[in-house]
Amino acid sequence: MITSEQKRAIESNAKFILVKAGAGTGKTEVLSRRILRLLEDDPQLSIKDMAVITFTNKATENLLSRLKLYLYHQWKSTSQKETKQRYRYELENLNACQISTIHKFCKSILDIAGPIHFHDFDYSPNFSVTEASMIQALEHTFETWLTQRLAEHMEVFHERFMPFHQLRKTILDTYKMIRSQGLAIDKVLKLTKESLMLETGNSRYIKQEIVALLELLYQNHQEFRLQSLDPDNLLEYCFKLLTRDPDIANSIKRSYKYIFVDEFQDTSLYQTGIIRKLCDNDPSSPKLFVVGDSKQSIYQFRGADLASYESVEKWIGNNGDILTLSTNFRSTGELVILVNTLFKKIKENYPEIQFKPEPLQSNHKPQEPISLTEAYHWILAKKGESQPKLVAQYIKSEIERGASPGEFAILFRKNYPMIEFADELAQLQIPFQLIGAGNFFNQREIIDTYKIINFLLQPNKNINIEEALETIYFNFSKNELGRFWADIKDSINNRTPAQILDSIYQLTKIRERLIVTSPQAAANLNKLKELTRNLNVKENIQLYEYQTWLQAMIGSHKEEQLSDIPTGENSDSVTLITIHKAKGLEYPTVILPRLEETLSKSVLQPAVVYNKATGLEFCYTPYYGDKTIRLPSPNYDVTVESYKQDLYSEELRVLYVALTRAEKKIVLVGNEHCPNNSICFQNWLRLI
Ligand SMILES: Nc1ncnc2c1ncn2[C@@H]1O[C@H](COP(=O)(O)OP(=O)(O)OP(=O)(O)O)[C@@H](O)[C@H]1O
Repeated sequence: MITSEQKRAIESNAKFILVKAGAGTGKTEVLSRRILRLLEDDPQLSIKDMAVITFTNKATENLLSRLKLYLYHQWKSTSQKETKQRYRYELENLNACQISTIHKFCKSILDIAGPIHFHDFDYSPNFSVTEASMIQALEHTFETWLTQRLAEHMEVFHERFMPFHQLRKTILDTYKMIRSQGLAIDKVLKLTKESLMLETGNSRYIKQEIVALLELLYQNHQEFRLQSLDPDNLLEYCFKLLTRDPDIANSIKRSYKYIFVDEFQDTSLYQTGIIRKLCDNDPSSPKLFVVGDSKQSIYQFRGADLASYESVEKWIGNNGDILTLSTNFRSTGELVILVNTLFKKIKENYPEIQFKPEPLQSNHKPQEPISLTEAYHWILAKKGESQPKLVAQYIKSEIERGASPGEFAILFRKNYPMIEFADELAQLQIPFQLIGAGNFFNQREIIDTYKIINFLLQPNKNINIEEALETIYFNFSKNELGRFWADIKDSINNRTPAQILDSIYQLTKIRERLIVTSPQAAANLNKLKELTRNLNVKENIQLYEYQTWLQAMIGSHKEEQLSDIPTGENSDSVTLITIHKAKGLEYPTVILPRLEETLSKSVLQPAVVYNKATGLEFCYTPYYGDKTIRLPSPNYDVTVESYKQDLYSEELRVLYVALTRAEKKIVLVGNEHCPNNSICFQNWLRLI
């Protein structure tokens, strides 16, 4: 039964509408029903007249399946021939309609505009979207900068603190941070240059080097990205295109009657800019419907900007309708009480962390007398016990008691531990699906393959032999390595990197061995071969160039998804997914492992941070040697203090998203030995 609040959101005819409401209150539900209501009211309207922007591909799938279901229901329940035919068309149209992430939406606009040339960027629909150009630009930047320094006998001040590979990482992280926050890099550098004039000594020299390297990287990136873009470019270019070319902006405005945005709390500066360009007071512009929950904004690290969200809220407040929904339909009454109580207590115990708890009301009455014991369960690992094993055993025992695997989702803070949990499930023969696990290039099998390539290029170097022996390929067997070398050495020079990979796999029978112990690793090796083949199709590369590419990909910590592994026909499987990707989704039982983990020092205190008034600020400790020595620039400490508070606020929002994904039960997994004073999910959850 639709509530009166939901009905209002579905039926309002205001031109601009924002629905702001807590978790599980039906925002996505209302959004999909509104689409259907509009189609019902206007027989001339088609789903093709609408653009719906979702946050992830998974959310797109989710929305599409809801719409499919509704349209199918409409088609089935009507006997009127014309109406029936119309819904059939609409069902077919779903395959080609504009329901996608903001990145795909922007790409479609850029593609319509065709090849684009502006003074500061070029775009062609043929460009591929990858991060490779940034890595290439970084390599080139360091090569030219260092060569020039050496030629001019100039000291590199950073060398006093860190080796070059670390400097490369610091510069890349800083460059990405500036871009993901939608900041204009030239403005950031100008501000930094102005403020460093007032500084003296090491701090000034270091900042000068940071600025010089970033300036060069920016220039090189402009040149290198002619053939390939990275995802952030799509939003930036689209915004610039709509701002500079009114004809295109008008034609896009005319192509949609309605624009919908789900999960609007994670909007970025560019996304807000694009929406505002398309939906304005011009009578021909599309009507806008956005839904969001500021407590679920969890993408600050990638440029989500709550201030932008608030500015849109204010604008809609002045020009349209702001509506709220208060009833949670997702979770049991007990779970809703648990979430409300927890966040109230966290607020009382940690007043310094910004988080506005707004209690949810449940649609389901808890049983009297209220007992929360059914709603949550702790699993605490003793010293030496493994959390992946305990979780797999817990799921197995629940399945033995009648539960089905599909009821469980394990939600992770980070990608990397997923594999360990998946392997334990595989050991107990529990079916599972890994969703969007990233960090492909940092998996052991990929790094080990890189070591084998190194060995093939320089087989006489001791370090290469030792590293090759340590890999999963040879497990310290000198005989095996010797035999392998004898078999492969004659064919290295006349084969492509993809063919060489194939020989490595075949001679070592690595995939056959891995398929038993880690199907994921075996699938990843296949994916590596696929990527290598594609690389070779574009450019004819030699093995040593391939080694440089692989090294750059490993060093870049690029978000590349692990290979999908076939899960078979059985869709009744445990889901392993990150909390970030689970946003908008729901599962009967949510398992949250590794709750004792704290934020690492490098996250809490990044080497370089941005201050709105002074530009870039840094703090270094020597890479080798005494870690207590610090060299902060003058405004680093104040900047990082407020940055830290922002991080903890975001952590609380992440926890809120995680807990509110559950329909019936939350399983909390931590360590028995978790220091009371550490700031981590486990200590926050102890307040339940
Ligand atoms: N009026 C209703 N009656 C019954 N179930 C409903 C109603 N409204 C929503 N639901 C169900 O409640 C669940 C949560 O809805 P939905 O996913 O739309 O919430 P949301 O506000 O988008 O959540 P979140 O922000 O946490 O992702 C879904 O299973 C949905 O089908």
